[in-house]
Amino acid sequence: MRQNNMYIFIINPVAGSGKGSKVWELIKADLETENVYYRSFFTKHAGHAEDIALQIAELHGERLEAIIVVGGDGTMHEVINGLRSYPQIPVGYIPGGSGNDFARGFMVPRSVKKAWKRIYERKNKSARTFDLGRFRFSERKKAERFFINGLGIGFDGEVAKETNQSSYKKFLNKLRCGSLAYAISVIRLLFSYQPCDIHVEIDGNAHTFQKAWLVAISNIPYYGGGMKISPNARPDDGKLSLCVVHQLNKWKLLAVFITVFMGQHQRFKEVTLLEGKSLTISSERPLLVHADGEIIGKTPITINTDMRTQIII
Ligand SMILES: Nc1ncnc2c1ncn2[C@@H]1O[C@H](COP(=O)(O)OP(=O)(O)OP(=O)(O)O)[C@@H](O)[C@H]1O
Repeated sequence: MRQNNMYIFIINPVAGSGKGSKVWELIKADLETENVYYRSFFTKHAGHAEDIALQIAELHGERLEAIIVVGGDGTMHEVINGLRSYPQIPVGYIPGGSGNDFARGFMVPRSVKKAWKRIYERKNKSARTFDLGRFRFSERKKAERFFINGLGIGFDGEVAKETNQSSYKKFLNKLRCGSLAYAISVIRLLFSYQPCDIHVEIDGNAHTFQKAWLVAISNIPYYGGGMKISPNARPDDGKLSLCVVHQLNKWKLLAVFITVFMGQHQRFKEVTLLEGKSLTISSERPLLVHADGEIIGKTPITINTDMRTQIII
């Protein structure tokens, strides 16, 4: 049993275009009232959450009650990577981002106070174990990294890049509809993106998809701010779900896109769903890859799911 241990909060103040800071103010008030033993750290730049998580883990290790992320999917991604040598440290999440797919996939309450209450009420109880996706690019054999929600290749990578750089994401966040930013990027890129052949090897079986738009590899059903891309994905089944969209014109892609929010895109013959534990993906030309919405490199890439982590949900 873990007793009297410290909570560490890692807060991304710019997540959700400032929502991270506001969410923190709400939680802080509760922490003071409840006399919670905690320390808080604000991220100062991209990648900082990963450094903080690693330093804290090295310093306090098992003595931590939990590390709690206040931010969006990108901040969660960084913390998970910072803790890759410390998978026994429990991680909690309070939504403060734009897309918040992690919150959807792990059924974290949208209400800040409820999300914190659920974490705090689990004190001294063990967190649950979940799968992580482990990936590496072939030209950087040793540099392994992890994702918790999903990884996207091709059109998907371009959409993530466009969204992260856009001014409309900030604007929509202010209107509290940050999830719409991904949808706008899809429409913007639809007419300029050129599909290409993608080769997927999954658990030893090779597939070639001609004129493929994207490959989405999921640990949870959701990505891109609520699109139900892999309706059957479960983060605790030891497998990854794949969705490949191939050989269709731009108008039909638009139809697929409209149905993906309900998970109905699987009815289209141009949508192939697969699942497995070990994957290698290469393509006719190098394609942009995102992990948990953060741009991480270009194909070819190797992915598997043999690593687990502790999440408080
Ligand atoms: N102080 C900072 N200044 C600028 N960028 C930061 C800072 N701290 C963290 N970041 C970066 O902010 C980016 C966005 O964070 P995050 O993904 O958590 O929020 P979001 O994009 O609003 O939400 P979501 O990913 O759920 O859509 C991340 O790439 C992170 O590295």
